[in-house]
Amino acid sequence: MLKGARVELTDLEVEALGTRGFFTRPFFIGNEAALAARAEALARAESGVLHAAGIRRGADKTQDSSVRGDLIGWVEPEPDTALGALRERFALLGRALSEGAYLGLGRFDLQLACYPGGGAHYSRHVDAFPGQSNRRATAIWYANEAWKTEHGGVLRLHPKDLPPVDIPPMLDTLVVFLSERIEHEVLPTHARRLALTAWFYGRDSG
Ligand SMILES: O=C(O)CCC(=O)C(=O)O
Ligand SMILES: [Fe+2]
Repeated sequence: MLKGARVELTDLEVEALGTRGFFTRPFFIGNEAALAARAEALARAESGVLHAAGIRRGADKTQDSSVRGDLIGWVEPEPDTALGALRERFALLGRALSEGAYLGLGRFDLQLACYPGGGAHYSRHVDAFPGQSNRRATAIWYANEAWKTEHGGVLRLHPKDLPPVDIPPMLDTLVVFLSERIEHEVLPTHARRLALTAWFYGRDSG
C-alpha cells in the first residue's frame, strides 16, 4: 500500500451512491496490506479483547444473540501498524466521500467485528435513524481469506425499490453505503467472519 496515496471515487461509485445508496470495491488496499491487516485483526479477535454485541433485553440486561451474534471492539491502532495504515485509508475514504459525493463527513469510529460461525447473524436493520445527526456513511472492509459460498455470512443490502444485493465478505472487499438509507443484514455465518467497519458522522455532529 502506498503511504499517503489518495483515495478517489470513480464516477461509477459516486453515481451508485446517489442512485442506489451503496457501492462496492473489490480491492481496497491491495493483497499484501490486506493480509497484514487481516493478521492483526485475527490476533485481536483471538486475544479475547472483543465482547458480545448482542442487544440488551430486559432488566437483567442479558445479551440476546438472536438479533446479532458477533463479538466487537473499537479499534484505535498505532499508526505504524497494518491496522493503522488501514485506518488512514478509511480517513482518506471519508475525505473522498465528502469531496466526491458531497456527504460532508467528519470524524469516524472504527470497529472490529467477529462472527464466530455456528450460524451467528445480524438481523435486518439500519445503522442510523433518519433525522438525527448521527451516522451518515458506513464503510465495511472484510478480512476473510478463502471465503467459500458454504460459509454463508453474506452482507445482504436492501436498497429501496431494488432487489436485495448479496456481498460475500471476501478479503479486501470494501462496501460503502448511506447509513440512514440502506437496510441490511448479515446472513447466518458458518465460519469465523472478520470485518472492520467505519461509521462516519456528519461534520456538524459532535
Ligand atoms: O459485517 C457486516 O457485513 C455488517 C455488520 C453490520 O451491519 C453492523 O455491524 O452494523
Ligand atoms: Fe449495520
